[in-house]
Amino acid sequence: MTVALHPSIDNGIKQGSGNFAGGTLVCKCTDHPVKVGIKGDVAHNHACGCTKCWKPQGATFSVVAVVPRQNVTVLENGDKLQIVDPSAVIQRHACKACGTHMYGRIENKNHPFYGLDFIHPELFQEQGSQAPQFAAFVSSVIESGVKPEQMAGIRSRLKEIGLEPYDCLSPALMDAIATHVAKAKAA
Ligand SMILES: N[C@@H](CCC(=O)N[C@@H](CSCO)C(=O)NCC(=O)O)C(=O)O
Ligand SMILES: [Zn+2]
Ligand SMILES: [Zn+2]
Repeated sequence: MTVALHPSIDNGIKQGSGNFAGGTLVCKCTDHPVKVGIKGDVAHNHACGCTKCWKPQGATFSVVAVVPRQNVTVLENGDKLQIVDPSAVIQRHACKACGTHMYGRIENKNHPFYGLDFIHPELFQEQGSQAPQFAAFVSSVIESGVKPEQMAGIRSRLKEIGLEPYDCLSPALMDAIATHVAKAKAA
């Protein structure tokens, strides 16, 4: 049986158009859905196995990407949003009614990723945003109940669809974090 990762990648990765101009993220509510406008394309899109990122029902991974925070605007029904965990590094603004995370914001100005918001591209009502590039926090799926003996199959399936599995972030993002830390120490 094929391992189920996430509905948007289980049938293979759909490449982005390369010129996605942005769009609207819509929550799962049929009545008064929350709508969030995003300017431009997303970056560093990835499957994330961590316990904190929002996943649709039944998914093992989330699919999450970043956009500059100034490119994110709540358009409709923002009164339905609440912060899931105010103490988390990424403050995830979720719909109170359906639970969908609409954007995650870093308020700590010293964080390496300050200025970037985390969003879930599957919520775009438009097609064509950047495809997932890698898989992050893969071992963390065990914290959500996956059995260690299932991990070989999960990593093999991720590779099969073209997502290199990492147990933290990708080397490029880990290098960016380390560079930020090194500069902060030197200052
Ligand atoms: N094993 C933990 C890992 C959680 C974690 O560190 N997640 C990362 C990546 S989320 C998007 O890629 C992170 O930066 N978290 C900060 C936060 O969530 O506030 C687990 O699975 O919970
Ligand atoms: Zn909702
Ligand atoms: Zn995550």
